[in-house]
Amino acid sequence: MTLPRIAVTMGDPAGVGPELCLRLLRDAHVRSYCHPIVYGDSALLRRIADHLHWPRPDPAHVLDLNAINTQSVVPGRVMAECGAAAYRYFTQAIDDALAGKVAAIVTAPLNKKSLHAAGIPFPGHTEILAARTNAERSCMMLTADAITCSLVTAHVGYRDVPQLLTFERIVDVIELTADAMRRLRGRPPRLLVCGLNPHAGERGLFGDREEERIIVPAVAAACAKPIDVSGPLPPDTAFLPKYRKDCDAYICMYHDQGLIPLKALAFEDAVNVTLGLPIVRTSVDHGTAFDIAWQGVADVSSLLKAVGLAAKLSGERPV
Ligand SMILES: NC(=O)C1=CN([C@@H]2O[C@H](COP(=O)(O)OP(=O)(O)OC[C@H]3O[C@@H](n4cnc5c(N)ncnc54)[C@H](O)[C@@H]3O)[C@@H](O)[C@H]2O)C=CC1
Ligand SMILES: NCC(=O)COP(=O)(O)O
Repeated sequence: MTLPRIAVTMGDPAGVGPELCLRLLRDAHVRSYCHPIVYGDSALLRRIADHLHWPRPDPAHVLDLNAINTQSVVPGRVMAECGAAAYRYFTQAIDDALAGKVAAIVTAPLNKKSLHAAGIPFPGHTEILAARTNAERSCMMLTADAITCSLVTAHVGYRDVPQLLTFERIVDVIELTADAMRRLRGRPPRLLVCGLNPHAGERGLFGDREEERIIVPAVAAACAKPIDVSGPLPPDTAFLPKYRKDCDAYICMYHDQGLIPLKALAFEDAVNVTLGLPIVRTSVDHGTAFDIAWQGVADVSSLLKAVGLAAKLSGERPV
């Protein structure tokens, strides 16, 4: 039987991505259902394997893009060369996925400061994907058994959030999330939408009536589709256990509104999925963890979950 090929991008060479890829390649369960291929630098993987006294990776599972001078990499350091290399691994993987050469992409973390230092005009993977695949609409969703959150806005400063909240964008994120969760759960999902302001604005007492003007009409439009969605809920109580137990996914207005509860509840297990693309892309939920890079102590759970979900979403593994 031919196993599906899954591109696993190595992420920032100075972060925990390379050692997590080394761990992943040694995982017998992963290799039982897919053929992972690390898009990265062979010499760097060998350098870290030797440093940690781990086995070197099987060349059959590495696509050597030779994007960086391995000896120049300092673990835990922001380096433009590392940002450029991480971008190179990722764009090659996107192009290969669009060409049907791999069934899905899974990304190890890149460092946004290094990416920026390299002059790449995107904050992160999600925005690169949307541009390179010409996706009309897409969004970031992080999912775990305990909690799932989709983000209406993501890598922007707080002061920009209110202007970015539109009726259309909120309806899009609700629809993309409902489609994804229907697929994952095998039934129509229940979604909850968070308000933007404290106490969901308390009828205009806080904020600029974003709830009444934008969020309430968007929820009503999504209900009419019909999607089982309600809100906006006051964000401070939306994540109480009594709401979580009946909620398949939350629609959150900004990055930390969703990612604080998600990481508090499920840091080891959560997977980042980009919805709305013509290709499947999943990722770890964590960053480059420069404080522990190349020490061999980084937890590989999120990467293993990300590969499992990518295989599932690409139809190569039963849901
Ligand atoms: N998918 C991606 O490419 C992501 C990239 N990032 C980027 O990563 C960089 C660093 O971000 P931070 O905010 O410092 O978050 P971080 O997730 O890298 O680190 C936060 C804390 O979690 C710990 N940690 C992270 N991953 C771990 C793992 N696998 N095992 C054990 N402990 C782990 C770190 O040691 C640190 O104490 C930033 O440039 C950020 O933008 C952040 C999130 C996702
Ligand atoms: N906090 C999530 C995150 O930063 C992931 O971003 P991306 O690189 O997957 O777009």
